[in-house]
Amino acid sequence: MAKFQISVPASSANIGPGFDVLGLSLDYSMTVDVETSSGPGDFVLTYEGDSADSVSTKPSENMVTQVALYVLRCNGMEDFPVGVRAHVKNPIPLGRGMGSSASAAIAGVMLANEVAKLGLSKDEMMDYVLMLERHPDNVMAAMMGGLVASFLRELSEEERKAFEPSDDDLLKHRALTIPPKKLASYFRFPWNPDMKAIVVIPEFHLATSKARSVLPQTYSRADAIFNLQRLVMLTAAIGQSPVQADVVCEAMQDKLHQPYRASLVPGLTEIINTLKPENLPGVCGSCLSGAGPTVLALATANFEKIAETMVGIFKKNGINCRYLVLSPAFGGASVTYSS
Ligand SMILES: Nc1ncnc2c1ncn2[C@@H]1O[C@H](COP(=O)(O)OP(=O)(O)OP(=O)(O)O)[C@@H](O)[C@H]1O
Ligand SMILES: N[C@@H](CCO)C(=O)O
Repeated sequence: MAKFQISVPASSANIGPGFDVLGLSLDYSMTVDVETSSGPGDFVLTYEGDSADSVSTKPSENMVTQVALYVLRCNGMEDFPVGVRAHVKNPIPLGRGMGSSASAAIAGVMLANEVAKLGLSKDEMMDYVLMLERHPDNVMAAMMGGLVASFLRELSEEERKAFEPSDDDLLKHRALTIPPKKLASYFRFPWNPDMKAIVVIPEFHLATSKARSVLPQTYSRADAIFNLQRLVMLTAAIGQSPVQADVVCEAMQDKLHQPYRASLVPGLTEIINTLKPENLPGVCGSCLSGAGPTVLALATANFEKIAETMVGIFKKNGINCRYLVLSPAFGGASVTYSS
């Protein structure tokens, strides 16, 4: 018998120009308290937190347990090898751009790793996670912690086939697909210790699939260069102390996803245009958080005033929100044993 807690932070992807590249883990975590029996038994799942009325607690339907079952299957097990009681506490809002699905996928892989004693490292667990979240930005930040950039390596023809099944194939239809190895590389950037993330969370949902469906297939050279220039500047400027707020603010501009998603998030453009250091001291820029609708601002002071300004702009657009002032979760995802 063992007792342990899995903790996985929320995350904000993109941070402006880093579309599908950059992610920031946030100290706002989902936890799974697990108790295993010494022999085979049932899996009992309970859930509290965001969307508790719609999240299934049937192990065959819940994303955390579906992911765990997928990992077990890849390692020769059709079911959990021991009895499990697991309680999920999840404050991360679902479908709002704070990486809820990334956290759930990581929690599922960690659950399988611990219960079946697979002994996988974080890097090895990421291969399974990436089969479910194909863009590495949220998942890499949530797993490793901090401000993280990552990319997937080029795949061989054979590996590409292994990467083809959708998450529905893997989770609902239980396709046995072992992930290619060492799929992603990552790098963590320095972070100015005074810098905090203000996340303003609208009360409506926006599925990532919908927010991706409005994006174009191709981009102009000018727009690609615009983002490349800002992305490199942003990753260097964000860790400086004292911070050059005007440089970070300009470096958070984007032409690859935000202009196309603005119509799905009324108020986004006005927030980005208003949150400039010359208008609001302390602010270092703002962006859509992940696929939205949450909007994130970076700031080193005046957090409440900046948050209220963002909430006010959303309100003018008929959208109610709440806000949080968060620091990065530098440690990323973790497992702690209590006995
Ligand atoms: N803790 C959880 N338990 C079960 N299912 C979850 C959990 N968290 C997320 N999900 C599933 O993930 C879906 C949300 O994923 P989606 O990618 O649309 O949004 P997000 O991950 O919150 O946002 P983003 O990727 O933009 O940061 C939910 O509708 C639900 O199916
Ligand atoms: N990079 C992703 C993050 C959301 O999962 C997007 O913006 O679509």
